[in-house]
Amino acid sequence: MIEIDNVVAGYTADIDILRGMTLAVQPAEIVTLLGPNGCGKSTLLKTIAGYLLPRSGSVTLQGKNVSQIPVHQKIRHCSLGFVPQTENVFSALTIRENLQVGGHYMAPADCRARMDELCVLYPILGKKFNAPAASMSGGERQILALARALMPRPEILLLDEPSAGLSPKVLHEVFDAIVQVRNQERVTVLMVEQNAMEALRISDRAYVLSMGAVALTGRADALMRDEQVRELYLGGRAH
Ligand SMILES: Nc1ncnc2c1ncn2[C@@H]1O[C@H](COP(=O)(O)OP(=O)(O)OP(=O)(O)O)[C@@H](O)[C@H]1O
Repeated sequence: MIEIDNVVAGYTADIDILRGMTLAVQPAEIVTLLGPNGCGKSTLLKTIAGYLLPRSGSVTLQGKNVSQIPVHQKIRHCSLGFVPQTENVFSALTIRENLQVGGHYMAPADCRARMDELCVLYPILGKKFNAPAASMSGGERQILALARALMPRPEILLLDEPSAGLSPKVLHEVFDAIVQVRNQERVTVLMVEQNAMEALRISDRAYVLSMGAVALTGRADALMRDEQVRELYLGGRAH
């Protein structure tokens, strides 16, 4: 579970990007963050992950206040996986080696067993196991990035625009991969997405952010049906 309570954070001392952010994600939910460019979606993920530490307020993961724990410790000790928007696979390394990077802290036998599990969950990884990641398509790379973050069996997964740069067909494959791991491993997922309608289709709930705070929230199906929400935040009418 993720609980964000009244978080204020920013990159420089004089400017707050998050201005009293409060939200929660229940176990095994998929929740999407929406909102205009620059409203603080990625900054919120970075603050939860610990790249940025809040000036005030609290970040609680699985019931533990981890507000001041930096990213390298969070990934290792707080059951957290993070897939950043860019540079999320090592092109020159093979699929196996990318997964091993994700399993860096695991015992070798456990790391091997987890790679086998993920190759069953996502067969494309097994098919290309010893090929360089550079040989993968955009969608396949995104699935590899997801799998790498899943190596240590995190209970919480943060995804920054998993569909960025993907065609609509491939986008569905990546979203299916996210739903699959939530269903099979009960992972709690918080993601930022520009493809709002598509993201809402696989989400339980969403938060719309504006200027570093929550502007509105609701169940994904209700937000998709709401005429005003569609006009203001989701790029117009449903199709
Ligand atoms: N590393 C950084 N240093 C300083 N300011 C930053 C940094 N990263 C982001 N910002 C600023 O923080 C604000 C929020 O950026 P953020 O990336 O969180 O927005 P976003 O809602 O994810 O936007 P987008 O939809 O465009 O990705 C912006 O004004 C941005 O310029």
